[in-house]
Amino acid sequence: MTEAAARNVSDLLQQATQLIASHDETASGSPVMALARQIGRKMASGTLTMDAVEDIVRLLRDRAFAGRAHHIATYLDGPDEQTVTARMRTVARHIVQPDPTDSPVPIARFRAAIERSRFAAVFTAHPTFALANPVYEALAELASTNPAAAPEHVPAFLTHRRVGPPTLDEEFTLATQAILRGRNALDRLNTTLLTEARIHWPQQWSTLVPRPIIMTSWVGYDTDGRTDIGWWDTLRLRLRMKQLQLSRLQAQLEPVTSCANDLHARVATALEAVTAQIAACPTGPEPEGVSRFADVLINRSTEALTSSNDLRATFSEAIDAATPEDKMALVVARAGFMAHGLSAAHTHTRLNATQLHNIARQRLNITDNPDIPAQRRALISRMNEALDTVEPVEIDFGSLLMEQASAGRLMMTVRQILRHIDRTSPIRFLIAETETGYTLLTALWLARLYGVADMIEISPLFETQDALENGEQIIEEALRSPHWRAYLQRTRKLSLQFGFSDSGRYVGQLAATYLIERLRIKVCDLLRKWDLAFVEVILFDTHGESIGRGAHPYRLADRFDYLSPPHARARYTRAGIQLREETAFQGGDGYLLFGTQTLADATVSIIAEHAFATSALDRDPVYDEPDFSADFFSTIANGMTGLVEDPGYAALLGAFGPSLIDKTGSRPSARQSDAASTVTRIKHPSQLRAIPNNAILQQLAWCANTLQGLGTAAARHPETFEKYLAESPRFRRAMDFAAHGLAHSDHGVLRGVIRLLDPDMWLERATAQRDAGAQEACLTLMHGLEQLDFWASTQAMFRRIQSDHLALRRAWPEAPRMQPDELLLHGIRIALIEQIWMLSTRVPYFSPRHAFSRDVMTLKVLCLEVPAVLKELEQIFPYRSDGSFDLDFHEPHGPRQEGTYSREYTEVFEPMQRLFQMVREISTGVMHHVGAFG
Ligand SMILES: C=C(OP(=O)(O)O)C(=O)O
Repeated sequence: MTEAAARNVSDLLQQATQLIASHDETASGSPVMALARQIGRKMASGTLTMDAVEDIVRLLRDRAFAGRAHHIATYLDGPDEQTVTARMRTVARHIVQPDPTDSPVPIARFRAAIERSRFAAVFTAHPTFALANPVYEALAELASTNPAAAPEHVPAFLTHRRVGPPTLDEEFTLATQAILRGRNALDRLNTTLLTEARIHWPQQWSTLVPRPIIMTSWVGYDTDGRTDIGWWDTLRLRLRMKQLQLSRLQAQLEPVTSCANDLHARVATALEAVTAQIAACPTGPEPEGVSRFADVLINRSTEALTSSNDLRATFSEAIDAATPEDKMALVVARAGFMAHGLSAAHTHTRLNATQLHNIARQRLNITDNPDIPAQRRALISRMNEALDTVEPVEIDFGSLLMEQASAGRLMMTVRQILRHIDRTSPIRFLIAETETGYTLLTALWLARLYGVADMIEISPLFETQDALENGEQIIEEALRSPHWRAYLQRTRKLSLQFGFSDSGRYVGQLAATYLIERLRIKVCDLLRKWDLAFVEVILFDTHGESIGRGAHPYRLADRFDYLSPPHARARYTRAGIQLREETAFQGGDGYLLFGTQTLADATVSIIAEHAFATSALDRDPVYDEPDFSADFFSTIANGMTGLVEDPGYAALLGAFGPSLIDKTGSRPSARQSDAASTVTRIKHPSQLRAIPNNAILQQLAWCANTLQGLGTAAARHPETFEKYLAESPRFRRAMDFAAHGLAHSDHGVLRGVIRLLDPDMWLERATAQRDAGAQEACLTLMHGLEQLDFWASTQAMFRRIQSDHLALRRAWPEAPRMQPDELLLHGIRIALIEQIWMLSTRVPYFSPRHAFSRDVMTLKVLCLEVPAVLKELEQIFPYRSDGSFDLDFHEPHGPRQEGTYSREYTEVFEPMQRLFQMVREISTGVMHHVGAFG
């Protein structure tokens, strides 16, 4: 950081602070616009060089990075060794002796408490791999030092961006690194539990097999909305999970010297066989390769082990014969192994409801549309008939090769895993966008067809507004089927999933969690009504790390209580229904909480505290006035659904928002289906997936899906709002979302963005210009924006947002505001965007090439599709030949006009490229402030 840059930053920050304090809303549209204009003028006049702006951006980004490291540490209540040890010990002691004034519980009760999985941490590859891997590592390392404030010095990186999006294999590597740290942390927790047990039951403790918390993975198994994961990928990655589990076990057993039987040898043999199976894995549907793979997979399956039970007796024998020093190591190793089966983590597969509907149409000729409620009853009765008669069929890999339906392929893949890789670990079968019980019955029919119904956990994912509002009807539709009830009775489990990202973006994040809580309680009532209270309920929340995707912003402990309010948990306890909670750690951002061993230990210790907390029926006042809550949250939902349908909202999301963010994962940013085409222009938010949708909002400085409707809701009940803010923990946790949302939203920035899209503003600028060239440039941009036609709808949408926001500020005057550092990043970015646009008008005349004309170029630049535009321009204006023109053309070698366009390169194309890179670098800074991507 040069001295000049430091001076520049402090000058600009001072200006930012003054402008913000002045509240001069008339200044060029907003204070931030005025700031952007000043920066733009300085850049145009050369008083602020590109180098200097780059330095400023890096400095601001690094300050945000330092703040984020501090935030992660506070999020985990200070990840230090002593605190974590003490927390784990307190949990263990509390289980042994819930009442400190009473004697310890009998071992049977202790066993029941710890041998049941109460909580699963689910690692998904949701595309939030927004930062370069070394940057994530540095962030985790810094947070692990438990800094008391934002550190002054941070590692210097030229960029925080990734070189490119991760591949599925890279995501798998990152996920498994996090999972293995999680597994180590679980071993530490189990050691603490067992150590405590040893004190009280010295003869029996070694018979305990704790598994209160488990790790689970989606990576390689989630095929919802993507067509690029082949069944061979799923099997290969599943085998790698088995390999990781066995190598982990081998490493745990290595120091154990008193092991008298063949435990070591069996693990080594299994590992060798699995390694051979992985080596034989096909890379595509090529029959000969698949046949060779089938040979190794099937004929070496006994050596490779097909169930954790294969080692149960060997383990017990080894533990009984072990020396006291080795006993603990063996009992802990067995616990982790038995809890996870033949995989480093459990397996969650996922597909979309429509894929199941397709296979029912193909195989059973059920052609009615499940989306039409009036047709559902008939559909369900057809499916019940199919279930009456379905007989399991045997399949082989040839069947898998021939299968055309994606749901059929997935269920067959599940069957092959259960047959040849791990027979005893159940597999979750998640169904995205479930809106009817018919979908659940179809999944059951397919599972029975392939003989796996008792080993899979069919789970609807409630994420659409319809599903959240009618979730209990969806479940009841299925419960009316004797087949579904029999399935629950046999498996003794009901698995449900709630998607926070999607539901939050449609009805608003705060309303979504309210609806989800209501649904959880209704499910409890439903099970009692249908005499199924003996069934364990698995509630899985797929929220992401940020407020936009449902994670509480301030503390991990609050995150769990927010997702799973103590009140709802207590309802289950009172009904005698066992609950297992599961929660997502998504993509790059989510893995941060497992980014070092220190962080993973702290995370697991907080999970343990939550998983064993006893929850009494809450005296939270918010539950005393259900009418207020219902009205408050439904007002938010109305506000948000209105915004989602507002054409200006789609226009805002689609204008240049997608260009502000890098592609952050291997999953496409729009849902793909077998037949889908790619979206070019966004007409409705549903054309985007939730994560890019939310990420764009954050980059545009308006966390709409957390805030919209809240002002109107608060204005309807100003006194109650104030009272609950002060007195209700449940309400306060919800408002923490709003507080964080407001701290990273600024109506001036949003207005600035909308002003940029307004042709009128460019006309005003053209009018004010003395220079004819500059005037022409402004008019070109004006015409382009007229053609894009974002302006009228975005302005109307802004009025909708701002009136709600003003109401919120009136009801909650002390709510936070965006701070100068972050504002400055936005101000600089607006200036940079203007510079890019203006530069583009200096591209010399060119004749259209394919579909790329001058007009098309302007429109693309206005949408900030700069990399694509520069690629075209490089073809049109070649800078240097590739050497192929140096061939002998049978005449004396003539001049090649190389470097003809060097001026365009140095004055237009390269600066555009640099400016665009800064635009995206700023996005990493904004992400650090928000604390997540999307
Ligand atoms: C499950 C969710 O994410 P997605 O469907 O985008 O994977 C969700 O909405 O939380």
